Amino acid sequence: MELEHWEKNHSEAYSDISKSLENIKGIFVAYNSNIDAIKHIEKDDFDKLLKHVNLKNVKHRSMSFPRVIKDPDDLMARLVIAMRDGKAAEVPTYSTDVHEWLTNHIDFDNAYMGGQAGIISNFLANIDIKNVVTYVPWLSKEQAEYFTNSKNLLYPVVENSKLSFKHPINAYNPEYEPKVNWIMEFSKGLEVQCGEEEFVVPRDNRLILSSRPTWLRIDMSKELYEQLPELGKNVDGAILSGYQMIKENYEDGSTYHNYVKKSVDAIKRLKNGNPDIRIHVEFTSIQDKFIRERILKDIVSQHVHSLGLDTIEVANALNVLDYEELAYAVINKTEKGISALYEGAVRLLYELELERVHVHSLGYFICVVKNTHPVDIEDHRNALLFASTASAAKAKIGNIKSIDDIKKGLGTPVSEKGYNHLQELAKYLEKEGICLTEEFEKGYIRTPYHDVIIIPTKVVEKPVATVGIGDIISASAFAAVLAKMK
Ligand SMILES: Nc1ncnc2c1ncn2[C@@H]1O[C@H](COP(=O)(O)OP(=O)(O)O)[C@@H](O)[C@H]1O
Ligand SMILES: O=P(O)(O)OC[C@H]1O[C@](O)(CO)[C@@H](O)[C@@H]1O
Ligand SMILES: [Mg+2]
Repeated sequence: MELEHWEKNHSEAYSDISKSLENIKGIFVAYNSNIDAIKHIEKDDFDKLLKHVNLKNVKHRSMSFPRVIKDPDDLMARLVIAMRDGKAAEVPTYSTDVHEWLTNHIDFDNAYMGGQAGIISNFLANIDIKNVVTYVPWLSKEQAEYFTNSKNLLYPVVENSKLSFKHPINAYNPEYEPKVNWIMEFSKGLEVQCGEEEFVVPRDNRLILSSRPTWLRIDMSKELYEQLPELGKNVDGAILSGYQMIKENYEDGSTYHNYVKKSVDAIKRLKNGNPDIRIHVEFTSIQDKFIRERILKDIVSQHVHSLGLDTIEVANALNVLDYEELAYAVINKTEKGISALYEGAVRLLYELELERVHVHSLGYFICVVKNTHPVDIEDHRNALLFASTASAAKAKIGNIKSIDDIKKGLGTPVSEKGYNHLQELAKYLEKEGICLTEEFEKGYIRTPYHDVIIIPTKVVEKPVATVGIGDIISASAFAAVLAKMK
């Protein structure tokens, strides 16, 4: 199918899905909402920060690739790596001094709603999904102010053992402090000098400094936990993320085990209230391999239906699931990369006993679906096309305030690069006897075990911001699938 056919498919899918979203009764979104302090790093900002660290240490740390940022030397080491490699990264910090060090030397440009759950909650509420029930364990006053002022955005509260819903601005705990992440964004073409090393930033990118204050828990009150079956009755689906916050050991002697078990029990209770509920987990970069493995094997596997992740996250997931070779092939910049990505998505579908794996990459999406899924393959394809238009709108205008804002994404052309990339996958699938050319051209392929939806997507040349586009992609596609289940 030529590129212009894909433009037509995007437009038809937008009309179809935007009319179907009203079928959705409600969506539950939890856990990680935070505040993103965004700083666009220009040359003078970088040079200024470099003056306040020990260059030799930064060099040394960048060799050891710190997985936790303990001090400014670690931060600058990870910033240089992210700038040089062009790979998005999110690194946790458990100490507040890095935050203080940053605020002493640079001001952030703006602060926005952050966290997969926070971004997704506002997005779904803004496109008029009914009953967007958002839950964040640390709802401070500052955090509540970042939720969109919309009547369909609800926070679950329990009074006299009864579940009711209020807007977050009427439900926060005044004693709670905000969780603030630094997002250090930098543009393609920025010239960087770090000691004798010089390079040019290869692509628009960012380093996320994820703050992990000691009070952070992926948890909920006993009262809310008891009301989850009731909450489940009010929604068709749940979008869960933030498990990356779980630590192996806590200061009070508790361990990851407590929080993994509570996370699984919470999913089970939602299902008790609504056996037809669909659970989606939005993945993210999780530096701690032990926790990454526990999340996949103990929470996602067997309890979750749908998983959303980007290419690097597919590789990271395969890595801890003992598919190291395939993980390496996924991130290897050869033409085998995209066929490895497809094979990797299939491994995740079976290994984690999911019914849907949606991978987003720049220029194309690959989605593998169990062929027992109640939604038919054409609707799965339209869901992805709708998400592609939504991601273009997000990249183009930043904050999506209405369903009409998504329509603005239709003006962005489908990526020719992404389309050509898919031709490599087509050759592989035909060679493997998995599909014929005409099937691939339509963008959906049935196999005896699972269906595959592959579409070229819209890419905005100069995005206003890159943070959260993946969250919008996964949420809009998952919501579209929920709408088609009715
Ligand atoms: N300029 C752009 N135009 C359209 N889509 C983009 C653009 N830049 C990034 N994207 C999409 O956003 C995705 C980023 O998702 P991800 O890495 O999960 O980041 P996040 O979780 O912060 O949103 C990419 O995989 C790509 O599909
Ligand atoms: O892991 P954390 O600290 O919740 O942070 C998640 C980060 O990822 C994003 O949600 C983007 O996906 C940012 O908005 C946020 O800062
Ligand atoms: Mg993401």
